Amino acid sequence: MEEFVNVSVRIRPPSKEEILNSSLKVINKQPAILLLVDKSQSYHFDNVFTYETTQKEIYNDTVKRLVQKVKAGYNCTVFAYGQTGTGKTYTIGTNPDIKNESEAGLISRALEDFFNCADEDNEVEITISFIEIYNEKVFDLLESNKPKHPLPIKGFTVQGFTKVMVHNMNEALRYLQGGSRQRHIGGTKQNTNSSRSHAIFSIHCCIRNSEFETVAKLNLVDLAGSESVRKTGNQGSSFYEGVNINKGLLSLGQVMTALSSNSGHVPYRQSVITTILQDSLNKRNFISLIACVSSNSDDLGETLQTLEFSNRVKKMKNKPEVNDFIVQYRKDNPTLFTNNGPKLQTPLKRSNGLLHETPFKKRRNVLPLIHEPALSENDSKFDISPLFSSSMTSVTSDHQQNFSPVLRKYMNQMESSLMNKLQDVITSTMKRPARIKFPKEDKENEMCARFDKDAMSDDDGAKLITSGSGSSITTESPVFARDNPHILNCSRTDRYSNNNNSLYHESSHLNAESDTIFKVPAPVAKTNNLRRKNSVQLQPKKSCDTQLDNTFRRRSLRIQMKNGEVNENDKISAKENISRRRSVRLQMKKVNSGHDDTLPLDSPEQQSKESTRVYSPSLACTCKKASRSQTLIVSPQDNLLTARKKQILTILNEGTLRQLEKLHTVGTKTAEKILLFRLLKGKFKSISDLKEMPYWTEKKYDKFMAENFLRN
Ligand SMILES: Nc1ncnc2c1ncn2[C@@H]1O[C@H](COP(=O)(O)OP(=O)(O)OP(=O)(O)O)[C@@H](O)[C@H]1O
Repeated sequence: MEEFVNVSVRIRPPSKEEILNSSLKVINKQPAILLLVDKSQSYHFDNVFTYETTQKEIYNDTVKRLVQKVKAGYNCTVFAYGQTGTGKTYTIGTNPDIKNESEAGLISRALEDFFNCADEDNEVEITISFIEIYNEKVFDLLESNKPKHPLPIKGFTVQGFTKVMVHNMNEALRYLQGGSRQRHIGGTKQNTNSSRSHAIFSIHCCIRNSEFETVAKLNLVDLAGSESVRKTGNQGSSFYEGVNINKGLLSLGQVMTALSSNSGHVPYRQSVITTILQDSLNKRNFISLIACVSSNSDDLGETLQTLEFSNRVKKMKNKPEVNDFIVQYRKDNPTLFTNNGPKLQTPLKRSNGLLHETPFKKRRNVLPLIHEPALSENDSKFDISPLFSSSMTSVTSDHQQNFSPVLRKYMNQMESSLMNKLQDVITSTMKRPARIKFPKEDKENEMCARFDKDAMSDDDGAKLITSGSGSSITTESPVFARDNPHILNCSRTDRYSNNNNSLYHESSHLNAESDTIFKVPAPVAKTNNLRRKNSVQLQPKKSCDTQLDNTFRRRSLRIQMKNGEVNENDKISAKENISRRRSVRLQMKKVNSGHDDTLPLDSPEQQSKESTRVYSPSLACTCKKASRSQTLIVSPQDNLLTARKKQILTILNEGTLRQLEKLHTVGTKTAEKILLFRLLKGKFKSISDLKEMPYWTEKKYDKFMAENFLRN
């Protein structure tokens, strides 16, 4: 079985005394078992390297296979961890003074392998970066300017460090050596050339050929050595450095513990090293740890601590993910990716010299640059099923969290760009009077449409208007109710129906040419249960006085309960306030209902006035957020069903994830699928295009049509 986390131990070359009095004993090589003699404790690792093991062998057993993984698109990280002076720098290869080629560390050997994979078919671009974390600050080791300023960190990303494109080994080694010389180094009792910082050398590799393109990176991390102040004898600034080094290593240990114990919270932010390695210290990467130890019995405490740390890392169960799922998809579907089709952009600019950029930001840019494929008419059967195939199980999972991070990023960016577009549309719509038009003569429209307040937005406000040859309705939520497709319900206003059961009666048009006066038939008696919050007040059953009295009684009771006794002044002011509010509402009601105070209640004129309801636009606009409403346009030649279909099509083509979710039978998973489908295939030409979506059965489509009232 492939190991995603590889842990090796390297024992520093011992002195003569150490050989005689070694605290470590390798009792088996394969599988590697290391015995801590004094403690009679054994540890199992993937490899144990003794002082006889050469640099090349270590590279072959640890990093060589990671280079292959990087080429395949996986991010990989190698750490050298251990006590000071145990050979971490030597192993990783950030030592600027190597004497011969056999001493070359992991970095130069990996670079060589990357360069070697360039051939006629594969174009390789190698970019390197080299940073160090000294006293919890990040410094750019490829920046030659002095004095150096610490680099800012935004989120989990270091900003503005140098990335250099290198074209051959010599060039790369020059940068490696130059950067290594710039590291903070100090002498301690244990190591005359002790690294006082954690160094991260990153090799970003982009491989491109006619079929695919992969972009991934290999981080090689030379951690500063854990040290005890007692042994190093550090004082002053060295002591302060030691404290920061140990702080970083301690938080690294905590992160590893959290990852190996599957803890919900991983404390990345506790130190700079764990913050900026957040994208490498997780379960989506291949990780290789080389624990450097000393076999000196004086160092037993540190060795034990290093072995315990390594043991924790060994428990991590990683599940690496390829950097770009599109890479695989593109490979599987070469015909779909024509020159006009989706194309991954390399994150590396083809320019010479230094690039100042943020690698992670750059990587983010890789994804949105997948353009919609230019579809010809013949391409209408665009098959995206591979995206949902078993090899991409994360895409099919229920919850977005289960998606690969790349896909999540991709979807979020897609959604936010759609949101921006939608906002523009909404803003421009707000400037025009929006409406739905219902043909006057169309008897099919002997139904009431209901604008569900839940759909699209929870804004208030809807108005009924007549315009020209038809009636118009403006609402922000033009979605039919589930319960009765034959009832038109204006969001949070009332339903209307004339005596002929016709929604709009010609005689009800006060001014057929006007957009400013709106008139609809009076409500039928069965509307009591339809009254909602914010609706225009209709026919209170009780007399106004009785209601006032009741309200006043309740209010006085509250006052009584509050104060223990009723204050007469409170009573009066409460009564005044209530009656004032009440009179405003009654006035509004009278205006709306066409009630005329000057006429007797039972007079024919009064009744005829009340048989129609007149809304002034100003009144309609007082509805909260009315100006933000959207429009469903029903042109004279359309019937309501056609308008509804057009509207749903618009939502399918332009709606955000949230808006799609609000369609009946569309949950998060389906909404995401629709978004992806739309992005890859292009806009829906008709609602029936939904049937082309993977796993959309005829039955599901029928249910969608029925529940969204798209059937006759
Ligand atoms: N396997 C090895 N073979 C030969 N020399 C070694 C080996 N390991 C370490 N050394 C030598 O030991 C010395 C200390 O090693 P190195 O600087 O790599 O330790 P370190 O763990 O990085 O220490 P620190 O954490 O203090 O930086 C160096 O001179 C290095 O050349």
